Amino acid sequence: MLKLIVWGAGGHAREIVWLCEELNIKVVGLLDERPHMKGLTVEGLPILGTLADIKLLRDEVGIVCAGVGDPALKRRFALTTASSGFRFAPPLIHPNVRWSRRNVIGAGSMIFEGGVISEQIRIGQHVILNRSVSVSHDSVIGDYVTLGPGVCLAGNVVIEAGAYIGIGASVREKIKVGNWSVVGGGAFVKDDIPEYCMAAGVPAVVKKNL
Ligand SMILES: CC(=O)SCCNC(=O)CCNC(=O)[C@H](O)C(C)(C)COP(=O)(O)OP(=O)(O)OC[C@H]1O[C@@H](n2cnc3c(N)ncnc32)[C@H](O)[C@@H]1OP(=O)(O)O
Repeated sequence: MLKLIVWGAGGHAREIVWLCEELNIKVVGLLDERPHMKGLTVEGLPILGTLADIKLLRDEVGIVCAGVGDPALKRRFALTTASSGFRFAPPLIHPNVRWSRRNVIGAGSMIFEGGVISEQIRIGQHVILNRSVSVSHDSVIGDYVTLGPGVCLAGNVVIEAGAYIGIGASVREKIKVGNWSVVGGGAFVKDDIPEYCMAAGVPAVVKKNL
């Protein structure tokens, strides 16, 4: 049976534990860099510390680096995990997700319940598609992206690496959201969003640079 360890010990990590239960995958513990968290339990699972504390499990487990929603933190966990010689978890797709066999998804990514991911979609590594996300044909989602619950992407949308799309936002067809940008919850994105900025509103406008 596949065994996983999840980076993170907060609400999102607990939702991943639930996702794994639904997939019949065993989670054996959580990782948290904060020294005072080591030894505590969450949902009955031990907080094991960091990768240095689980060296003996290196060949037995896959590591989930997307146990937090923040794309930059996911990237840091992924780089540390790879350089420590651990394997990434395989993609985790909830049984109640509609998914075309012509889609592609990278290691460590996850799709929660209710997602509809239609045709010829390309999803990178360590991506989070939260509950009830809708992704339309030919869209491309880069590494470390997080889509909040209920996000809707029309056809041919490109979400570049590290972008965060807030809860309930929608993105019009053929639009690009640039690397490491943030779109606020509830936005309607009708024009391209440059990289490294925060945009929000209906229609979404750039509010600040990041
Ligand atoms: C299961 C789960 O819990 S998953 C998590 C789901 N949560 C989310 O998706 C959260 C989404 N986050 C947001 O929408 C946040 O407001 C962010 C990240 C976009 C912005 O946060 P901050 O950087 O703190 O923005 P800040 O408060 O400085 O606001 C800057 C401006 O943008 C506006 N603004 C911020 N968010 C929004 C929004 N969602 N819609 C419209 N305007 C917004 C503010 O009113 C402010 O406007 P002003 O300059 O005219 O006064």
